[in-house]
Amino acid sequence: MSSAPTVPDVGRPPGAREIPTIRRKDGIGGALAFRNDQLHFLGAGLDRYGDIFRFRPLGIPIVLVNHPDYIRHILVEKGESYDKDAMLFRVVRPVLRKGLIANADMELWRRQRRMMAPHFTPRTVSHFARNMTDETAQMLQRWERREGQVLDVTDEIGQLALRIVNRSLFSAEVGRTAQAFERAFQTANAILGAFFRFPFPPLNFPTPRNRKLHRAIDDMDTFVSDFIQARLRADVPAGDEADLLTLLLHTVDEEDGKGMDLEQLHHEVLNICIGAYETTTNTLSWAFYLLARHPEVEAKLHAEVDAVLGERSIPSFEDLPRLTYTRMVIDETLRIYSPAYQFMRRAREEDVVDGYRVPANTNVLINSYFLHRHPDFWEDPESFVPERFTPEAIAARPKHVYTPFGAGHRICIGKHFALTELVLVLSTVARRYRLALPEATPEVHPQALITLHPEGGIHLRLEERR
Ligand code: HEM
Repeated sequence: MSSAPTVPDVGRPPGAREIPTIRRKDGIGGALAFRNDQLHFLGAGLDRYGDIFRFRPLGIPIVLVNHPDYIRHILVEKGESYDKDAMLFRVVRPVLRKGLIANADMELWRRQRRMMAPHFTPRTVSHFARNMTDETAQMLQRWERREGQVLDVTDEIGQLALRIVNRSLFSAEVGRTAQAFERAFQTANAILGAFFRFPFPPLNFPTPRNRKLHRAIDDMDTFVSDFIQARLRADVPAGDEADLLTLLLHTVDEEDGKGMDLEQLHHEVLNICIGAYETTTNTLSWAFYLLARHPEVEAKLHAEVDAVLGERSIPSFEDLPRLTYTRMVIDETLRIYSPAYQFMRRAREEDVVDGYRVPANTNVLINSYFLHRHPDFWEDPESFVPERFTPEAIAARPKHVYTPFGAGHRICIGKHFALTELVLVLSTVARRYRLALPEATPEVHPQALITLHPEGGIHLRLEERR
């Protein structure tokens, strides 16, 4: 992969160069090549042009940017000049609607974020830590009868992640409805992932694919509205022990003293379920897979977990500052297999990035899969090396070359929730079990849907640690 100038001249006044565009003669292909293998297509573009290039699937102009200075410029310094009225978010909006994730209305988004942010701080998240460890302990109990068996880890962790988010959101145990939600989400993820790569026919045409998508959206809506309706009937006051749904029901905006209407609440709850479920599931699945393939890393993880927990089998929120290697394992997993591996912005007005002219309305694609492998910043990027995330190593790198949670004002609101859950679940499982590679396991490849999914799921053998 060739690289951009080492010190990009970000924000240089116009007079500007044109962004290189993939052409037929490059041999990289066009819309069909992008549809068939998105990661291969983008990787070939980076090899050919370096850190910024344009391509036009079905005539839609998309610019990929792959340098930390470009990312800082677009997401942070000029964050207000780039919004989410971008193609990728238009694709997922039929599912996510007016919730935070894909909301392109800056004013509505700002109000919603202002109201919701206080419920996602590290201190608030600490109230949910018990949900995370209790649910994990129950999963380990269910695993007791399954020692020696090969587990569908992605499915097991998927159920766990949904149980955790549902207890935190709704104080509810989830039964079979959770499986319906999971199935519906996977359907929508696959259909919209393919639609992003080849946006035809439009989603409102009555094709079998689109009917399937709309049934999946209906199923996810039913899951959310059943909980909301039950809560409204119960009329729970907002106290210290309140779950997120009660907190959101009672939240008012500091500027106008009003809360959010029920439709908006529905969208936000659905966005939280979707934001929290597959991302954490995939991260933990990949973490167990990487640990199974790297016994030397696994041994260090076990040593830390044993030393921090001593006689205890379950960690607590207060243990987190000492579970530093566990956190490094998570950080490195999020580097290699960043679940929300791509996001997009639309340039609201013409801009200049490192001397390149970015016309108004350009879709700017940020792809963490490639950013997290950029050879100028990551040595031997395919290797699993948690030591890349010691405080010294982090300080020696530009901040915006690592974006598993995005950056700037649209950074993931659930980042603290996710990191707390990831470290607590991983350390609870690692205290008691290891998940080993069954004989002759083929390499698992990432599948580029809307999220980065382990193709075929992760299957590992459950072994009790002696
Ligand atoms: C490993 C876990 C997670 C990863 C990798 C992840 C990743 C991301 C990324 C990259 C974005 C920003 C997208 C952009 O800038 O366009 C984002 C936004 C968001 N995430 Fe997460 N996320 C995770 C977990 C969670 C959890 C646990 C929740 C909820 C509890 C959540 C809720 C959201 C919401 C609501 C947004 C939209 C924020 C806004 O625009 O104001 N995420 N996430």
